[in-house]
Amino acid sequence: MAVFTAVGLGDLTQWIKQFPLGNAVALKGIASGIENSNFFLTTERGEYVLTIFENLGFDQLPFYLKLMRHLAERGIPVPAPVANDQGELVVALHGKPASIVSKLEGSSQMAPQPAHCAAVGAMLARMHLAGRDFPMEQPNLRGLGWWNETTPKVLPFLTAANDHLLRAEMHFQEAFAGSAHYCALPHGPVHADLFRNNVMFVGTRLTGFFDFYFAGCDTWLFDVAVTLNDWCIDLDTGVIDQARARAMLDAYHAERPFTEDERASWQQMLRAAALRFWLSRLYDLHLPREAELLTPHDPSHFERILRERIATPAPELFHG
Ligand SMILES: Nc1ncnc2c1ncn2[C@@H]1O[C@H](COP(=O)(O)OP(=O)(O)OP(=O)(O)O)[C@@H](O)[C@H]1O
Ligand SMILES: N[C@@H](CCO)C(=O)O
Repeated sequence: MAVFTAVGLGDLTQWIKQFPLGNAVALKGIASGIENSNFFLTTERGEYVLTIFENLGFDQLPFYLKLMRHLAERGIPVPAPVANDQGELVVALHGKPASIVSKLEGSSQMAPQPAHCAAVGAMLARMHLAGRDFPMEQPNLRGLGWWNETTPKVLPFLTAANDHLLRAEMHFQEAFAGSAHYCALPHGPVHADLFRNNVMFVGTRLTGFFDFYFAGCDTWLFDVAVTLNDWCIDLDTGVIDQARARAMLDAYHAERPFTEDERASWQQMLRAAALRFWLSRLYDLHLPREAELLTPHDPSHFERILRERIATPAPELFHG
């Protein structure tokens, strides 16, 4: 149950008055998710999602929420944060940062077909373009710097074979990050965690991207690689499904053409995206936070994907 901080309707009676939403009439804890406490909140004005942030501080949150507002204002279907009467998007509740955002319609598509992957690719490209004039800067907090900090913490828990894999991949990624192709990659705000469970669909109509709390400024190609590594694979083997990958990449390319530097960086970036989640899953498994309530995600899934991306040539990023 992903409600770490208990909140009842009574707790909101006064609190909700700072928002232009009328009275709170129903509140229901959301059982999925591992990062934050989430609730469906019904007020006299409509349906919203109330999030209490368990790990992120008041300093980091404005980046995520202002990015969501920026994208929503430009027609990208993302939850729109609701400001209070002071214009603030992040407000304390039970001493923790909290926010209210609009509720998206639809549900996650956990068995995507090429049409879903095309819709995600096209919207991801539109989101990258819409983020170009976002004025705030925050690095991807799960980028190379974090990988370097985290690697020595998880190494003691690894088998000899995985110890070797992690060290070798870190060397490879350090070299990649210093390459001329890498330095020329287009970048800007990215979602950085656009897995199947963070997108809503009604049928094949994409109704929203959400869970922006790993967003940051990074290369757009990293975002594409993270997304493809989840949406366009066989989940048992990690092998890329060519039809879904082609659908996603072609739809992205039609909205925002990939560059030659991106083409030259593609395989390395698929490896980087696999490494990022292998590391975070290892960290969550072996060094769980205090009061961690949920079963951590399985790291071996991303170990398999990483080995597969090293061994097998990536599908072409674009033709021509
Ligand atoms: N704006 C929204 N509109 C509709 N449903 C939402 C919205 N935000 C969250 N949800 C629902 O709440 C669930 C949990 O949200 P979310 O994935 O953001 O939790 P989390 O703990 O932050 O995430 P994660 O485990 O993915 O890091 C989602 O699976 C979704 O069903
Ligand atoms: N998408 C992440 C969970 C954090 O959002 C994972 O699958 O490891």
